[in-house]
Amino acid sequence: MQYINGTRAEDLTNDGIFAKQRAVVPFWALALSATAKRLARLVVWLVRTVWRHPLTTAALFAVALVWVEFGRRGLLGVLGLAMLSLSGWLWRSPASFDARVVRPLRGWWRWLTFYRVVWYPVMHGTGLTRTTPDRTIYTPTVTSVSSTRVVDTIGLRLIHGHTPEDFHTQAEGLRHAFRAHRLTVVQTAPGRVELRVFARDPLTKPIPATPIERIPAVPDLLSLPVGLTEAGDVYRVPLLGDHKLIAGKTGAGKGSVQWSILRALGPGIASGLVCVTGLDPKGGMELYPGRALFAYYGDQDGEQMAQVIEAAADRMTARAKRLRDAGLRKHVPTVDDPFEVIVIDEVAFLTAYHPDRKIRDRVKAALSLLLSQGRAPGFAVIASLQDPRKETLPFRDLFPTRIALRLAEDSHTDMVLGDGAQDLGAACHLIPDTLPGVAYVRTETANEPVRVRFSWITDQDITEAATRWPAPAPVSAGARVIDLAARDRSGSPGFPGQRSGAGPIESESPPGA
Ligand SMILES: Nc1ncnc2c1ncn2[C@@H]1O[C@H](COP(=O)(O)OP(=O)(O)OP(=O)(O)O)[C@@H](O)[C@H]1O
Repeated sequence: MQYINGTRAEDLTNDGIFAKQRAVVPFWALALSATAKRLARLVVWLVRTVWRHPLTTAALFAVALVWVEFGRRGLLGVLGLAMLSLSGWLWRSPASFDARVVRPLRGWWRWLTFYRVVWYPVMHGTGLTRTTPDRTIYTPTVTSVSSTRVVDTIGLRLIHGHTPEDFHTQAEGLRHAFRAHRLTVVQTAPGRVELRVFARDPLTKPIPATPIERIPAVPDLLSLPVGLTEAGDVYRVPLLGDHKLIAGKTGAGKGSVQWSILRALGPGIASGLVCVTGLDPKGGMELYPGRALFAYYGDQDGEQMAQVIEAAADRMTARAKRLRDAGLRKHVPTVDDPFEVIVIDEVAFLTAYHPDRKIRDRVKAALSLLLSQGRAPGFAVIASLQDPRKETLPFRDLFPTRIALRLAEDSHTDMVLGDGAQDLGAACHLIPDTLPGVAYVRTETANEPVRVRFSWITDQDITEAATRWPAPAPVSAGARVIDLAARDRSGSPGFPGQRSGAGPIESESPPGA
């Protein structure tokens, strides 16, 4: 037999030397194979959907069963019952109804009508797809979408080899592609990230203070409502087991952070569950209007304020010893043994700017003790400053929660919030001066900073809170305290209804007293 270029010569007869041989497949075979492929895909999709949505499948199965067994009437009855249960759920717990029903449904709709259409072009355009050598293209898998009017939260499974940083790098590209106001990337688990796509900014208008009658009678020390998040939810902060550093330029709204927290603590202050110390190196300009809330207070000279903070550190040490002797590792706040909060406005004045080095050293020693050992025995420090450099507050790393309002320079963001905060989307130097009270908050439990706005607490709100929730007499025996509030209220030194053993000492007069 003769071969030409490896092909039998007889096969090339009448076809010319360059003709290719083709196998002729009958049409019915082609149609059969295409149908079989589609059927196989349908079965795979069905199995996968049933596996991924067992509850929905069970519900649909039950509905079908009712229809078969009881006909149309039975079905209407079941649907009526379902509507009634959903209404009951909405009435009893609107928050969980919103989270479990409204947000996923809205997310599903957003996925179908928007993200699904643009998903591949956007991922490809931002370089977040991966092509294998056999030219198969992989895109990150969307595992969930839930939406509010403000934000779409898209859960993603990363492609092998991708990291959350790849998404952080492309965040700006994604934001423009999705036509969003802001976009953040949050790692939720190894190999998983969440894209938060913000359609608009709910923080452009001041957040009014919670009406006084709606503030809970017993504050939840692990979840105090203090403002609004950029997702439009109430922003809550824990105070038990925490210290908070507040940094911001003058006029950035540091006062609103302090007062939002103090106001939420109000009923606890009045009942004695929470005991607050106030230090205001600006001569009382910030804290004095609410002085009745403070069991211990100082706003005059460095000596006075050093005494107040040293007294707090002494109480902390004494309590820690007491707990240790009782074999306890954690303090549980009670009226007899309250949770203590030390609020220091413009702390840099005491730690860096005060002309007397001895005062600075005494304050730094007491403050570092409270910060390093105060959490377990039930002491929390809330300190604010304008200049976040290390020289002004050497132990800023001891604050688990950092709140950065508008800052003077871009480098200050990482100084306050920690390394990489700016890369993660915190742009404190870009917060406009028209948005006082807007801040980025980073906690020790979450890497990604959260953008929030604290409630705007007016002078009237402060006076109202101080009148309604004055602090009772402190109970710590022998504490070296300077109390101006009680003296003002009673018109005499000491506390009305003071317990035996309590030892307020007299100090200088408050401004305007
Ligand atoms: N959360 C807020 N919402 C709306 N406006 C606010 C808010 N906080 C503060 N403001 C406005 O900004 C002004 C300055 O706020 P604030 O005095 O709290 O700033 P600050 O950072 O404490 O400044 P300074 O360091 O000079 O004391 C307030 O008078 C108020 O008008």
